[in-house]
Amino acid sequence: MTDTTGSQTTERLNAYAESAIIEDDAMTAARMRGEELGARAVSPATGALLSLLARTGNAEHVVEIGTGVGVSSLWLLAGMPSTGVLTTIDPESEHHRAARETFADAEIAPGRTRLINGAPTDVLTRLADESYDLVFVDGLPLSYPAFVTEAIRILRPGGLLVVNNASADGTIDDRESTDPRTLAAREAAMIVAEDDRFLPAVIPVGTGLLAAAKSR
Ligand SMILES: C[S@@+](CC[C@H](N)C(=O)[O-])C[C@H]1O[C@@H](n2cnc3c(N)ncnc32)[C@H](O)[C@@H]1O
Repeated sequence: MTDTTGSQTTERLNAYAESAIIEDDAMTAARMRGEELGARAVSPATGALLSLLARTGNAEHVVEIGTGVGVSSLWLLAGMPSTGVLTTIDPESEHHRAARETFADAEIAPGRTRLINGAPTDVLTRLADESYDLVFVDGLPLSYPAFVTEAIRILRPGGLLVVNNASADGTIDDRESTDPRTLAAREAAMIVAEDDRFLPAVIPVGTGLLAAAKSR
């Protein structure tokens, strides 16, 4: 009998979770585009979970910070109702153009996406209070505290905050780390933890998702 340790089991479970998800041609092409441009996309299992969260929350109005080339956008759109609109923000014009190509490939109706090419910290301040069902944060880790603060403001009661790379590439629990990205991810998690309106959970998928539901 093989002696399977806890960490081997976790590793195999993670590999299974990723391999169990089949992405369509538009997603596969977008993922390749992202690799060429250096925009790391969410893992397939993370994408599938984003869809599930959007579907179960009937998320009609969604904001994404960090479009990249649009892989996570496609997953979010797949879970949203057909009337839903995704507002997605990225400061890089090249990524913005690639994301447009991704949405055209996937035959996403133009009215379903609002692509904003701008600095997320500026754009977010222009979005209305308590108006969005789901906010997905996946931009520059150093800005996570600022993004999470704005996301909390724009989420409607009962809405869902989802933060990607919650593990800060596996460094979040390293108390010795002085990497500013680790400290920023930890600060973002603290902002959520200290807000009584939120019910948070860390989900070990991909590089980790911090999900937190706002009270109604
Ligand atoms: C990890 S990629 C996003 C991947 C995308 N969510 C996906 O899964 O397909 C991060 C994106 O954040 C964008 N970005 C760069 N600087 C940023 C900033 N200051 N604030 C927010 N996003 C930024 C990059 O242009 C890049 O497209």
